[in-house]
Amino acid sequence: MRRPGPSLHAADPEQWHYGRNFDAAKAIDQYAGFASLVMASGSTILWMDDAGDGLADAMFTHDPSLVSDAGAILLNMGKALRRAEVDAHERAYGNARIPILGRIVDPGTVEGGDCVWLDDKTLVVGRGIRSNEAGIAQLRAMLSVRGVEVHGFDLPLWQGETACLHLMSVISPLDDDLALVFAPLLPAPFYQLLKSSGIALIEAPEDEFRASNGLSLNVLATAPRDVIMIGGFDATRRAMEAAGCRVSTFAGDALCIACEGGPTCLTRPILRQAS
Ligand SMILES: NC(=O)NCCC[C@H](N)C(=O)O
Repeated sequence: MRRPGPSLHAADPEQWHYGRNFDAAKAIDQYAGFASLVMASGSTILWMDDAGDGLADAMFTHDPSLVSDAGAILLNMGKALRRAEVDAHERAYGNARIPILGRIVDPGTVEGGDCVWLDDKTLVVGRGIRSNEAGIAQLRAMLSVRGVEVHGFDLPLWQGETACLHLMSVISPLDDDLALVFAPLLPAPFYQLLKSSGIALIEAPEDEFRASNGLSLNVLATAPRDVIMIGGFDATRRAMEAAGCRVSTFAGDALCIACEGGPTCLTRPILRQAS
């Protein structure tokens, strides 16, 4: 995880496509609330520093890399302003002695927010503005020799090419057999794959999804059915509780809704331990 600091303070909201509620000081405060929930979950956190490199989006550590059983994969960002984040991830993995399996290179682009592990042998990637076919083909070449099937599914354009729509904007896995989805924006073949894989789907209430710019659905599972979401979206919360989830919330209007990324985007999971 990377705690936001001077780079977020220096961010020009127009350049970064941050919304009306953007307020760096408030976002940094809200991040502390989020981080304390992740710490309370018992997760071990590897911290990266914002020492003023100007990379305001780098707090969204989900995106510049991906982790597989064979090592970390350094990705190649589709959003030009975020390209330099990948080298910082490479250094972080090196410091933690985590092996690196490979790197996505031009003309291929893949962002972590477009990648969803359905199980340990199936990776689904959303093909859209941020991740392209060349990048997905590179991922497939890296992973197929390790017995992993990589599926690429087209994403809709939704709010246009300057906005952030990842595959993880329309699905949050909550457990091996449970996910929260916004079905109207899911690639139809992905919806069918989820159903045929026996994954139960909770439909995110549409009014909250739209009011939150999609962030009501961005829910981080720190353990099976143990989840963290942005506060204020009670119908979504109740739908997850009805499916047996324990839900914690934090205030995220300035941090998440304004900067277009929620709790899943603010973390890059490295290792999940079997309970
Ligand atoms: N995985 C995610 O959906 N990440 C959110 C990234 C938000 C960031 N402002 C971006 O546009 O890339």
